[in-house]
Amino acid sequence: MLRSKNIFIVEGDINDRRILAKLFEIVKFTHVMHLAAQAGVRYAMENPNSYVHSNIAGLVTLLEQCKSADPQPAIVWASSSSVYGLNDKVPFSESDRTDRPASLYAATKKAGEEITHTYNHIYGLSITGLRFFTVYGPWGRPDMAYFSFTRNILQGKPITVFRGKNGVDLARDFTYIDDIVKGCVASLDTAGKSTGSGGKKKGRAPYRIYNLGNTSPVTVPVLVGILEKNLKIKAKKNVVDMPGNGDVPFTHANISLAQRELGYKPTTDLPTGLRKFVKWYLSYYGYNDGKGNSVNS
Ligand SMILES: NC(=O)c1ccc[n+]([C@@H]2O[C@H](COP(=O)([O-])OP(=O)(O)OC[C@H]3O[C@@H](n4cnc5c(N)ncnc54)[C@H](O)[C@@H]3O)[C@@H](O)[C@H]2O)c1
Ligand SMILES: O=C(O)[C@H]1O[C@H](OP(=O)(O)OP(=O)(O)OC[C@H]2O[C@@H](n3ccc(=O)[nH]c3=O)[C@H](O)[C@@H]2O)[C@H](O)[C@@H](O)[C@H]1O
Repeated sequence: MLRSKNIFIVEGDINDRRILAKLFEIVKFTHVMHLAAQAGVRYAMENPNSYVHSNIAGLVTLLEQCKSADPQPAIVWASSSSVYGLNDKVPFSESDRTDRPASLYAATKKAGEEITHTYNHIYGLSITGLRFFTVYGPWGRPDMAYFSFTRNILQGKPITVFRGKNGVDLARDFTYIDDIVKGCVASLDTAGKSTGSGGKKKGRAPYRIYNLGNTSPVTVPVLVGILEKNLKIKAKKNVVDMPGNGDVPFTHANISLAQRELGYKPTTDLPTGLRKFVKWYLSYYGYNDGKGNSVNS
């Protein structure tokens, strides 16, 4: 079905130079949208090397391939709101400090921003880094809070809600997937060309960084309340102090740069987006009938 739409899937590790070389030999890519990464803030404490493998070594392998391709593609890639780390100036703007990461995940994304800058500077690659803010929606990541909370609430299992310093609720600028996709497509459409390196260099290639957020942070307890309403089930909540696991107290995007240069304008608020997510979840996984049985709806 995908093939009839000219979509081809090749599975492999971005560290595999042979696969990348073969792909670039077959197709003259004009644009590369690079989303592959080891994601997740807290898992970095369990498996740090997987972050170095995918987010640093894998990124460099991909850039090496792109730099020597003819034509050189423009690259749009996923950085992360986590690069703002301990920044407490709100809302977070692209010009704010990003040199105080709170997790290894954030540090590898920040490293990615520096590494892509080098490839832009030396090899004239057109680079756009997108700082996504806590993306949610259908087909999302099962390890993320909104997703695992939904699963646990439906199964009658407790959920753990982290609480910040002095009992302050944690908050995130949750951003719906369709809005993120529009920001990605707009970034590809406006990427500008790579310009090559050395004697072949034809002027400076663009190097851009944009926040893609929702500009409207919501606390985690409010997120839980919206899920409870949609699922019509009261959650069993364990509220605990935020462990020192890489989490930051809040995120809040200033999106005026993306608005101006990409025409980015998020249109889905959290209640609407979570309603769509829960509808998808129930149709995909079915629901629990209260006797421990999963029923497909
Ligand atoms: N979901 C969010 O809230 C969020 C927020 C900020 C940034 N991001 C970034 O957006 C991108 C997509 O995130 P997602 O939430 O869809 O995560 P995801 O885990 O669903 O998708 C990442 C994909 O990359 C693949 N991958 C990992 N290492 C690889 C490697 N070495 N070679 C090939 N493939 C590899 C994984 O198998 C996975 O399919 C990631 O770069 C992530 O860091 C996500
Ligand atoms: O924007 C990003 O750059 C990042 O977004 C996402 O990270 P986070 O914002 O941490 O999302 P997520 O895990 O859903 O936790 C949401 C909230 O629930 C709290 N949380 C979490 C788990 C839990 O059991 N309890 C809890 O209270 C938790 O403390 C937090 O306050 C991506 O996963 C990550 O890949 C990265 O790219």
